[in-house]
Amino acid sequence: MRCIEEDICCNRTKIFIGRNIIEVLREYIDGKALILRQRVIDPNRIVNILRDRNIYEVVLDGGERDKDISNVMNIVRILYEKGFQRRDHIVAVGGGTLTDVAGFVASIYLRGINLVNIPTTLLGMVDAAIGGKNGVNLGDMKNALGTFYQPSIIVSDLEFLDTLPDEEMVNGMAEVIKYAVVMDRELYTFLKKSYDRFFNRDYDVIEDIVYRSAIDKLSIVKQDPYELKGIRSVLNFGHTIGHAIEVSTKFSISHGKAVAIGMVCESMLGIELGVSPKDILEEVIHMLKLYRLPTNVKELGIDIDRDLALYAVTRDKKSRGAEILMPLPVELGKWDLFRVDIEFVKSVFIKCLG
Ligand SMILES: NC(=O)c1ccc[n+]([C@@H]2O[C@H](COP(=O)([O-])OP(=O)(O)OC[C@H]3O[C@@H](n4cnc5c(N)ncnc54)[C@H](O)[C@@H]3O)[C@@H](O)[C@H]2O)c1
Ligand SMILES: O=C(O)C(=O)C[C@@H](O)[C@H](O)[C@H](O)COP(=O)(O)O
Ligand SMILES: [Zn+2]
Repeated sequence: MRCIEEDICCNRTKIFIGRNIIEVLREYIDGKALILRQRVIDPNRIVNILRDRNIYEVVLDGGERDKDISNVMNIVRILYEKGFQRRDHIVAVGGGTLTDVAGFVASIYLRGINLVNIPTTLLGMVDAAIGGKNGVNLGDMKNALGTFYQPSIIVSDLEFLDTLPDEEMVNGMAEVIKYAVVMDRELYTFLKKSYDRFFNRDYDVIEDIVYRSAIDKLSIVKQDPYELKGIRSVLNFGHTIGHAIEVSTKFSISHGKAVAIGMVCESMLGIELGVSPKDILEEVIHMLKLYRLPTNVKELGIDIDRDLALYAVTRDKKSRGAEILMPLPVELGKWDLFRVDIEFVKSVFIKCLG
């Protein structure tokens, strides 16, 4: 088992990564625990470990539709009815949609109750469960409501991935490729030679991917936990256009696939702006293809509401007046933040939509 410890603001976060490591939970949870899990997850693995604690359970369906304020309010009410105090725990067991809801609840209930994340998707392990950003959607605006609130413990038990379909494994790889392209050239090289072993579910490779991603994400979050310094923005590479694709397809395209295409379009944008090298587009497309991710909208085989997509770009959280802050690769594994005219972003997006 690998363990990473990091101080983020005033909190210590511990991440455990390995196979069949869920037992570590026992040491960190006392008092009451609300287990918030996705329906596909067998509750017994967690319940057995916490059986002598005072536990309650809430189940969400899984998927983007769960990221709704009504779920947040239902869970808050249950916490209140059951008399949860600040020292008690929310134990979030599921993918990124669930940890986003759980993080938001944990941050607002009594202005902060202990949060333990147990990601069960690859995307959760490499990105969503780490770093304390959470959010739910508001109509057409992705992650419109949310806070920054750090989990104290994250247990990435790779055994959960045994039941995760390849398609969801691939979704997680979009965020891993994001780290590789904008901040970690070594990871890019590693991914280039590891795709066969990844698809054969070689857990040494998968553990390395989870570990390297966690290190990359923490290295950014600890410098800029509240996304105020223009550093954390790097984690948004591919997301301005990615979120626009999610919204304009009514969330029928997964976050991973939308971000994959977002990275292609935003790489094109960097090249057109003259800040990204010409070969970056090839590198991004090559890697996405190796990991069976889409590289253009046509591959999705679904209609995009273009007006809504373009409108979503203007509502991005990184918009500043008529400009938008965009992290773009300046060489493979390196990035910088640019202020880009929103009309220019839209024009490249239209071209990229084809
Ligand atoms: N807060 C952050 O920093 C951050 C980072 C990246 C993504 N996100 C968010 O994460 C969400 C995407 O997360 P996701 O891709 O994990 O989606 P998800 O949580 O919807 O999970 C995808 C599907 O896998 C199922 N599933 C979960 N674990 C499983 C398992 N072990 N075996 C079989 N099936 C399983 C779920 O029920 C669901 O149907 C998006 O809403 C995105 O905005 C947040
Ligand atoms: O942790 C972050 O910071 C990220 O931006 C990670 C992203 O992968 C994630 O999708 C995040 O939820 C994006 O949210 P946004 O509301 O900042 O766009
Ligand atoms: Zn993301």
